Amino acid sequence: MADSAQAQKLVYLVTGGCGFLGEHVVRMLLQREPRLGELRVFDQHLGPWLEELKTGSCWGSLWWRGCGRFPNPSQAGIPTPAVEQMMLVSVHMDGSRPVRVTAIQGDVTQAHEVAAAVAGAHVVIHTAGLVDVFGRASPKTIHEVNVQGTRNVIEACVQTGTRFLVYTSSMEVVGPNTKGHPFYRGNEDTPYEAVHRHPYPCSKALAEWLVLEANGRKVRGGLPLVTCALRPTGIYGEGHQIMRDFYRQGLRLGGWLFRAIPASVEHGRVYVGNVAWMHVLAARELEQRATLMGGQVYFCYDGSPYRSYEDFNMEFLGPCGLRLVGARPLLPYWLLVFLAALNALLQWLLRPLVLYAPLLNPYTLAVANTTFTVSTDKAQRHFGYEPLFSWEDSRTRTILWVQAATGSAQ
Ligand SMILES: NC(=O)C1=CN([C@@H]2O[C@H](COP(=O)(O)OP(=O)(O)OC[C@H]3O[C@@H](n4cnc5c(N)ncnc54)[C@H](O)[C@@H]3O)[C@@H](O)[C@H]2O)C=CC1
Ligand SMILES: C[C@@H](CO)CCC[C@@H](C)[C@H]1CC[C@H]2[C@@H]3[C@H](O)CC4=CC(=O)CC[C@]4(C)[C@H]3CC[C@]12C
Repeated sequence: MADSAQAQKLVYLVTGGCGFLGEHVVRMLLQREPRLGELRVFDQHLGPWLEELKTGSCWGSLWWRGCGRFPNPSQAGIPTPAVEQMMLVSVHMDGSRPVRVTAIQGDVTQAHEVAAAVAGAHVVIHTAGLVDVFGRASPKTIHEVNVQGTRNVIEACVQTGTRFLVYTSSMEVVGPNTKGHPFYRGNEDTPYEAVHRHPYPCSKALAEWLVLEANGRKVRGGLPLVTCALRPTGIYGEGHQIMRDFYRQGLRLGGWLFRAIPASVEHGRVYVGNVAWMHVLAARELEQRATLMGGQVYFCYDGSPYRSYEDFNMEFLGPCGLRLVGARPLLPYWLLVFLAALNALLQWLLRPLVLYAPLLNPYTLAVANTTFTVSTDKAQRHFGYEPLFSWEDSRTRTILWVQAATGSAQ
């Protein structure tokens, strides 16, 4: 954004700001965005860590809670959301610059709640999403949250005059496809037959398309909307629940995990801190580089090594005391396919009685068992992204988190 506006304080909105990635984006903005004046954290479920911010060493002054009025709603004639809000007034890390943090409990599927949260924001980082590949939620709900929710965010930007939108997409909008074609160290321009059937990748693909298609639309006030989409591969790091689940499962099995996927199948992974940093940089550069970045997609990447899903997890779980048994998969692939299909059948049969949603199903098996890795420098070329965390740092941080998060489980 313009040099003359150097002193201008910007209002950022992060949807899904209390999720795994969202929390890292929020913390990254607070630490690394010098022009941040106000940060709105919008989520269906507000995390307790938001309250901890006020007592943390780098945070201060005061906070209050209740059915407060949102700070800027009347600006675009948008009604305030009928949701509980929590407001925190904080100071930045260096103690020199006050940043107002406003937590908003809201639902992206509710257009009026989204519009009220967006009103007056300069930049929206839309990470909220329903990440479900296990059959916990219905396809309809996944569509409502991921597609209608994104549509609501776009419309809110247009109605209220917010010009910059960064969308968290996913590698899943590309693949692996239903045919199991490998995507080996590809980039944003690599041809690939992106064919999906599962509700999650379908919803992410449609939402990404909506975001990119909205680039250039005139927002309130007549200026064009500038959008881009970031596509993380499998994110890992502090707060990664599936990693914690694997650790707990290993502990239950006496410290052993059993190889199911050949070591030769590469699965792309990226550290959450680097994904968050990429979001912050993309959001920062969208105005200055609108022509270049508007309507573009970027894979999220860093120095994390190319490994199979299981071997990669062992980078963290190994130092926590687990061992992966087998240089090759212990079960033949056809048996895994059978077990995955059985799980799907059981899920369907049991649904009226209980939710049965194991990690293994035909979709997760196909994703884990199909090579999908990226090799690109597009984000570096377009907006100067370099990973903030080295592989060694990312690994250490994740190990420390697994140990701390599961200490009580041992
Ligand atoms: N976890 C991963 O490996 C990857 C995730 N992504 C994308 O990154 C984004 C964040 O994912 P994670 O942090 O992993 O998931 P998460 O489930 O930890 O975070 C999503 C957040 O969105 C919020 N949310 C869900 N439905 C909502 C609604 N109706 N209204 C308001 N908030 C709602 C949730 O409460 C949660 O805090 C998602 O858009 C996901 O599709 C993309 C690639 C990989
Ligand atoms: C076959 C099992 C034997 O141990 C292992 C099953 C692992 C799966 C649960 C995961 C393997 C790959 C993961 C997905 C991948 O990282 C890409 C993703 C991107 C997203 O946008 C959302 C999450 C996910 C679909 C991720 C989900 C878990 C896996 C399928």
